Amino acid sequence: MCFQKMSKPRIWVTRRLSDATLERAARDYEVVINYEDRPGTAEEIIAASAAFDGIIPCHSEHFSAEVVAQFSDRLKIVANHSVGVDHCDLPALKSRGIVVTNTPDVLSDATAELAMLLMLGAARHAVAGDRIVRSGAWDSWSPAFMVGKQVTGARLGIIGMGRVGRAFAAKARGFDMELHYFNRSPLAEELTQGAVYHDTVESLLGVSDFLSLHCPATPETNGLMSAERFALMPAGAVFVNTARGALVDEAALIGALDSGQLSAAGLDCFQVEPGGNPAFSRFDNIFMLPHIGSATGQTRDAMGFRALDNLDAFFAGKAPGDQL
Ligand SMILES: NC(=O)C1=CN([C@@H]2O[C@H](COP(=O)(O)OP(=O)(O)OC[C@H]3O[C@@H](n4cnc5c(N)ncnc54)[C@H](O)[C@@H]3O)[C@@H](O)[C@H]2O)C=CC1
Ligand SMILES: O=CC(=O)O
Repeated sequence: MCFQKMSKPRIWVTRRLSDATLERAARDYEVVINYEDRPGTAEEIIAASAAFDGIIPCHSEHFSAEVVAQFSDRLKIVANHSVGVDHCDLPALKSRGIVVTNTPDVLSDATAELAMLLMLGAARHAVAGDRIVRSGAWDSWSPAFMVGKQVTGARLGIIGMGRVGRAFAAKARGFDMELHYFNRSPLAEELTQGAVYHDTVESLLGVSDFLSLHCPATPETNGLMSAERFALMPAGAVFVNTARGALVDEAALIGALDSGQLSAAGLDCFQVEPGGNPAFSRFDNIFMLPHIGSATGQTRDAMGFRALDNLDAFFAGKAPGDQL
């Protein structure tokens, strides 16, 4: 199918993407942009399937099987502005012949940077320290004050050695960390940054003074970090999650922090978003951010352009580079 000689395809941009992205979208397509910047509802997504040829959604719009079952025939492509696609029921979309794409690679460094921030910040009490200074409660100093866990030279476990996991491993090498990983399958040596492969999660956890999650949310990874698995980590380990909240049993995480099994956690993702888990707020040793792994200006432009590249290819009758 080639749309180029016809009128411009009609595209719905569900959120306020970067200015450069919106300018390019408006130049090349007939676009409707949600300047209100609130998540699209199921009703709006269903209505959009009749009114638009393509949608650029974020992970805040949910394309469940139930929603997709109510689609009209016009919609041809869902060009996600995210790498994770757990908000999309891929089989349901594909069974209607709808092409689905994502935005890999361009956000790996930004997300790995955020994982590094969370790891360092959790290990060194960044949140509690900031609060003490800011509130004026810093009235003494002692050698025993805010003693954290050293990152340099420590053992780091990575679950999911894909694009973000590898970018994180590369940054962790700069801290001379001893790298270990678990993945669905071992990687070619040149991709590992020298990390040691473990063929079970359990084996990896046993050596992970620090653990960082970088695998997608799938039925297989749902609840990956359970009470039993936290218990396998060295006492006082630090846990980092920039992947998805669904990977973590949050009650088990609370239990591991209460018992001291974990000394700290750094979280960018939560089971309930937006909002997070109110039960986490009593912990000074949880460093929390509101799902901003890829939120740098440079990366937002790159994600928007990657989504548009996928649309351009599709409407030119070619296979989009990031078709899933
Ligand atoms: N916090 C944020 O803002 C961001 C979060 N993410 C999350 O990070 C995830 C990873 O992104 P990429 O590295 O680009 O994806 P990727 O597809 O390159 O890497 C995922 C890796 O996980 C592995 N994997 C899949 N299932 C697994 C399992 N059951 N057990 C162990 N390993 C498994 C894959 O083999 C692959 O190596 C995304 O799916 C998304 O959920 C990504 C970007 C930003
Ligand atoms: O969470 C963000 C993504 O791109 O996936």
